[in-house]
Amino acid sequence: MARQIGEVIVDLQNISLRFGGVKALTDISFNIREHEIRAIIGPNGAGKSSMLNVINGVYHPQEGKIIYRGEERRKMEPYEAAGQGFARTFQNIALFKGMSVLDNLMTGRNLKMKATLVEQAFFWGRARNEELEHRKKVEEVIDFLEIQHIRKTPVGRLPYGLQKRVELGRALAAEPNLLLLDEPMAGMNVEEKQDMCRFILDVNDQFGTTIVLIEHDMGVVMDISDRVVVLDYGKKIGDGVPDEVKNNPEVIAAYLGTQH
Ligand SMILES: Nc1ncnc2c1ncn2[C@@H]1O[C@H](COP(=O)(O)OP(=O)(O)OP(=O)(O)O)[C@@H](O)[C@H]1O
Repeated sequence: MARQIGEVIVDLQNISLRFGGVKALTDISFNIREHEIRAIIGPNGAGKSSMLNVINGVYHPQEGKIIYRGEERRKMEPYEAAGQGFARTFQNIALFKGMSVLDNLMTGRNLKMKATLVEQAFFWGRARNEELEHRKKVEEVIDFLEIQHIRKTPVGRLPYGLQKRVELGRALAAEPNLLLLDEPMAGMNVEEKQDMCRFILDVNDQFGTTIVLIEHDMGVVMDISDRVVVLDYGKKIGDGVPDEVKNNPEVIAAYLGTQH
């Protein structure tokens, strides 16, 4: 079935964020539609990671409104974002390097665990059933990402490209409806990038997950995104489908024409 882009789920209105005297974001408005792949691009220091952190509730903007599914969102903490079905990956991989792939993926299920600590410690009734259910879900993610062969390997021993895939896996284990990816392909070779692109497209296609991604590789961004928002020095300078953005003179001058 063809993927249908739905209604606006997150509407960012006139967002401004400052760190002391540094204006990280100035008066930025854009929206995210259900089931789309939405890219945020821009030169170094443009404010892209800050924007993800605003969406995720890590940073609280001084000005502006965030409308989530039609309602203004009050101040939200990151753990609440996870509870609402938001998951993210980081620019620098944030996994437990000494733990196996499987155990890292299980940490993605933490918020979904209902058994009490005592029940978990003694592996009693509810804890046991829960554990089996979480395992099943994690095994599905392992199959989906084709990482069966490394399920018992400590993450720190894996090549970089696979660690990035495991990080995506941990986010997927939480069954997110909004997935925020901070440079999912940074530092990868061409083959690893192709694999990652395929997984991102498959997640979007098969689970209908809405995806917001920051990515520096222009070829990748233009290929896989439905819409692209462009930031420069904390301001929005472009927003639209890839072809519109590619031909926007301000974007060409600020970003596409320069090396990053
Ligand atoms: N926690 C913070 N404290 C102070 N300044 C910050 C903080 N986070 C970001 N900034 C500043 O805000 C601006 C935007 O940074 P941000 O990391 O969002 O940009 P970016 O587009 O993600 O950059 P990059 O591509 O290099 O990761 C920069 O000037 C940065 O130094």
